[in-house]
Amino acid sequence: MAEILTGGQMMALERAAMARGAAESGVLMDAAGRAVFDTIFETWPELHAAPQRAVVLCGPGNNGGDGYVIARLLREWGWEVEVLAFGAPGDGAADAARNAARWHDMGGASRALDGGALEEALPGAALCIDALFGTGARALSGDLAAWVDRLNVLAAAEGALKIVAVDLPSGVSADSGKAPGGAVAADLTVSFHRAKLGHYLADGPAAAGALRDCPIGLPDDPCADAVMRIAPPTAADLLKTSGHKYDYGHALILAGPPGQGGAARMAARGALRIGAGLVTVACPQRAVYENAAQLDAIMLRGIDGPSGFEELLEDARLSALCLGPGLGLGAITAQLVRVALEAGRPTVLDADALTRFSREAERLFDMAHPDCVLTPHEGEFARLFPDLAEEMRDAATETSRADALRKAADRAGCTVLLKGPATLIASPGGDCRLHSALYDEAAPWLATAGAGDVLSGFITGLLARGFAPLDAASNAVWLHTACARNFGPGLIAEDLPEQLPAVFRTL
Ligand SMILES: NC(=O)C1=CN([C@@H]2O[C@H](COP(=O)(O)OP(=O)(O)OC[C@H]3O[C@@H](n4cnc5c(N)ncnc54)[C@H](O)[C@@H]3O)[C@@H](O)[C@H]2O)[C@@H](O)CC1
Ligand SMILES: Nc1ncnc2c1ncn2[C@@H]1O[C@H](COP(=O)(O)OP(=O)(O)O)[C@@H](O)[C@H]1O
Ligand SMILES: [K+]
Repeated sequence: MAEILTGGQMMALERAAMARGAAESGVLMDAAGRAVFDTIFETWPELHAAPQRAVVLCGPGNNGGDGYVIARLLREWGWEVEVLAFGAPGDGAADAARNAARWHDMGGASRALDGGALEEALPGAALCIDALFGTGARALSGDLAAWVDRLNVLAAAEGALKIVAVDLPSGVSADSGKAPGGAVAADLTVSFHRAKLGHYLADGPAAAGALRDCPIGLPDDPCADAVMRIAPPTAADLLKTSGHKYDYGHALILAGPPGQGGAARMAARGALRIGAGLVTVACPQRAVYENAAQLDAIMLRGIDGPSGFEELLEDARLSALCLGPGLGLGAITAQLVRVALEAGRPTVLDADALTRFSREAERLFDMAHPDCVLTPHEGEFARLFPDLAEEMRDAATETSRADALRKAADRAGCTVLLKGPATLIASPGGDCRLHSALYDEAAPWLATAGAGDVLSGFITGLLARGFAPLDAASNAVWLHTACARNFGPGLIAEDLPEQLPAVFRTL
């Protein structure tokens, strides 16, 4: 699993490597500039053959230093290059100052960045390099915000102009992805060594365009508290090898009143396809006929309320539970959740099982145990953790979704999965993972009713098989997007479980 870093973690990593002589700052800057230069031509080979005109926006820090390196490389390749500088490299940016001096010594054109300079320089240019700010960025304001706004308007009008952001689109926070003062709208962002959280969160993905992550010669030192990017599961992790159906667990999905069983049935289908040995839907007696008409490989049990559920749970072979999809918001839902949590078995709580506790989240957290997984979407998260949702949304705080989710997992005492194009999963104690359905892995057609119910079923199926909560959630969310991408546009939730066999064959 690859790390996704904050700006501070990246800086600490660089400093540690330099301090022990494993990296040298000037060499890193040259490598960073070279990485952007190479990536531009890999992305647009037509620019490699025919040098044109480029505008390089350089800020006062090391991001600006990278810009001066890129300006030099482009000029040496035959491009006509002009630097628009926002301030001169300041203290603490010695390598940037050295590269700026080198640019001026070679006769490179440069003038101060302002609105007029942009109006003059951009028309007819083929490339604009955004090397204003990287991991050291603060929110844009004042003239600078207005100039970046103007840059985006001019670039949109110049159809062929490509904007390439160095490390991060300027204006985007490396930690939270927030850009309250606006940000450069790039076509391509080239990040160094590791992707940053800001590439995946809040305003980051829209500003970054495409994302490429390039090595710059830093050693692969681990970063203890980094958010980890979820890696594809392996066949060895997931595929059945031998044994009895009971070796793969028995998942129990609770369904709600008549007419509302679809969500639970889709979750059940997901649990079965992902490899639980057996799956049972338990529903109120009056909903048995409806469910029986729709289920074959999935077993069905009618139960009489919470006491019937308690009786059912006397079967110790039921190895994971799922409550929430289509369960309803009545008082009985809270009672069923209580019974489920008292049973102490791996349990997924989603949808109505979360919303039911909106005004009494503490009651839910008191009952939750470490083998639970809560799978809220943004609205459900806000109902359970209103203060954290507010911190997450507030453009003025640096709180990222990852920070807020870690706090949520600690508060709930169990794994919490927050859904979205970038899905985050946190467990108590600080473990946090991210799954991206952005950039080259986008699956916007997953935004369809019932997709979340299937995800709950996937997680429950893996819990039933014995996966630990964080691993069950991680594998499930990866497979969920893989299923969506395998099907493509036009997907509806029912299609998701049916894609699993094809996805398994690719592992
Ligand atoms: N040795 C290193 O440290 C390396 C750094 N690299 C580059 O350096 C970047 C980080 O450099 P720095 O830490 O110098 O930080 P930045 O260059 O990202 O920005 C810091 C500078 O910009 C100013 N600034 C930030 N936001 C502003 C705003 N909204 N309005 C006005 N001024 C603002 C700050 O006052 C400071 O002078 C990375 O993103 C990467 O591009 C790479 O060259 C690799 C090596
Ligand atoms: N734009 C998007 N790109 C990728 N995945 C998405 C996007 N929007 C939503 N999803 C995913 O689709 C699912 C929707 O779940 P949810 O909101 O609970 O829907 P429902 O309650 O209808 O099942 C989640 O897994 C979420 O991560
Ligand atoms: K930048």
